[in-house]
Amino acid sequence: SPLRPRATCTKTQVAVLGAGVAGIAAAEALHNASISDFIVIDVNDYIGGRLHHTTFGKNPATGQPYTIEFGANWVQGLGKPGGPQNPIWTLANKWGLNTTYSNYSAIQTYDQTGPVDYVGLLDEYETAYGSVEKDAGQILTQNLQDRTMRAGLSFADWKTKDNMHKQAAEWWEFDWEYAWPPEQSSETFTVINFNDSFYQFSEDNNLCTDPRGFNYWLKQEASTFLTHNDPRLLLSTNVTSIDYSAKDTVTINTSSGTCIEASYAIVTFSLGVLQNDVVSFNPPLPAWKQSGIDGMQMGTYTKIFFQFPPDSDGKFFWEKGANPDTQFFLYADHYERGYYPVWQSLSAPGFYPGSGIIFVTVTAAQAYRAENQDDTTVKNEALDVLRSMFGKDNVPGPIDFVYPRWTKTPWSYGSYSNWPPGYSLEMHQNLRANLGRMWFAGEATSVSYFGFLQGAYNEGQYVGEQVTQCVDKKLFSCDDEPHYENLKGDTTSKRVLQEKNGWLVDSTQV
Ligand SMILES: Cc1cc2nc3c(=O)[nH]c(=O)nc-3n(C[C@H](O)[C@H](O)[C@H](O)COP(=O)(O)OP(=O)(O)OC[C@H]3O[C@@H](n4cnc5c(N)ncnc54)[C@H](O)[C@@H]3O)c2cc1C
Repeated sequence: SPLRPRATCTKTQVAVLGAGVAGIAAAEALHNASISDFIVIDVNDYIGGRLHHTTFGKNPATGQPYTIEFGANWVQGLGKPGGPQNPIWTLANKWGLNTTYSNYSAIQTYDQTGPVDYVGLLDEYETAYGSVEKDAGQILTQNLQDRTMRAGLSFADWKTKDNMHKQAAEWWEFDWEYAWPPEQSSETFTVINFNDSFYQFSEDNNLCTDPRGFNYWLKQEASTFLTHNDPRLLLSTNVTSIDYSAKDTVTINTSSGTCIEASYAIVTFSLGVLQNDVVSFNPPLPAWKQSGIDGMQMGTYTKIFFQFPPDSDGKFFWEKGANPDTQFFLYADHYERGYYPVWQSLSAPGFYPGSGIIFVTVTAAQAYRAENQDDTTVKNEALDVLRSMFGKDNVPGPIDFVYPRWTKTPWSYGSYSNWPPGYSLEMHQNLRANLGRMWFAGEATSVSYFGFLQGAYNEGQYVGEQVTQCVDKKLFSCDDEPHYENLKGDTTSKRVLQEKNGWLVDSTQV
């Protein structure tokens, strides 16, 4: 009933909204500080959020389906001996997750005429990117104006013009990571983001092919402080509104009419959820917060999976005439940039050998297109691409086919965030800052690692620790994060590059 008295709300000290990486990291920080009075809430029936897998196809040897990852797939930037380690890599190892090194040199290139060797263009791009890095360093250290990655690349003399091979090479190097094209990405913050994972940790990426799913490590980590059937974990619970109008409590309402009254709330919903008004806030978010949310950019990265039968010789069509270790097949379409561009074999050694599974990734406009089309249309388009790459008569009909629709998933609305040009550290801090007792964390609030699992983890842990201090001090309200009502366009001065603005890693030093 709408007249349900407040007294019936479940009461808790901290409500953690979301059981993805950020939410679990926040809850673990509370637990580590001996705060046990918290509740973790998620609309899904599992722990993991965008660490999200499904079963697919059939293992010809066992008859069992394979596990494939609809969401995050790689640990990106592992760590050097003696150097800092990506916390996700540390946890993946702690829980014995199955991963395999992705060898980005094990690539073959194609266009609509079949195999064509333009691998050399990848080196050319990387040389140009080296200049972009120096350029971004200048922008950062001299507090100059940020610009688009496209402008940066152009200044470094990387111009794709109408060369579709170059566009495919650029897609492989850039869009495949950031899920947006260079013109829609900040030069400076792209370089910061790349530095902090791939130079601070390492340039290596390991792909998870664990039958238990990539979120296995997170579930295991959660099980160190949440018992089986723990009443503090409310799965399948849909948050519809958050009332933060009271001085000393935040009230969380769910679609089943239940409510939770907490001293503090940690909101870890994705940027896409926040941008699309899935959850209503009372009072409505102030302009500075709303513009921080609207200014960051949610991407879409869609993996489209096929399982194919082997030929009579037991091999799969992409394995013929290719080095057997080839992991990637890059396609340059004649007309459209990013049209079914990167094909990745899970049949390769170390992944699911013999599986006949190959998947293609699309991003941004091409991902929206694919997600708006029906399965059959997408399957046929992609099969046409495969047939132009490998020969019209060599590609049989698939045994199985599936892809997720991240743009339409109401608990995510997109895949992961990207830093747009002209979005300053102060604007981002407005996305990140708390509103009284309501705090925010997630991959998108991370300056160093936006878009990555380590971003979600670090931010969850950080906010968990901040809230711990609030609870410990039993303060009415603890130290607020700074926010900026008047944005001055000062992007990178020393005044701005501070820990309080989420500048937790000095990217100029890594
Ligand atoms: C396709 C794809 C590929 C990716 N690839 C990689 C990769 O290879 N490597 C990498 O490091 N990162 C990758 N990422 C990014 C990575 O998955 C994210 O950075 C990370 O999982 C985000 O964690 P989070 O806790 O911030 O958010 P989430 O995982 O989104 O957690 C938020 C939780 O809130 C819940 N929620 C949302 N709305 C509501 C509501 N109204 N009520 C209740 N609960 C709600 C959701 O169910 C979710 O569980 C990828 C992401 C995607 C989608």
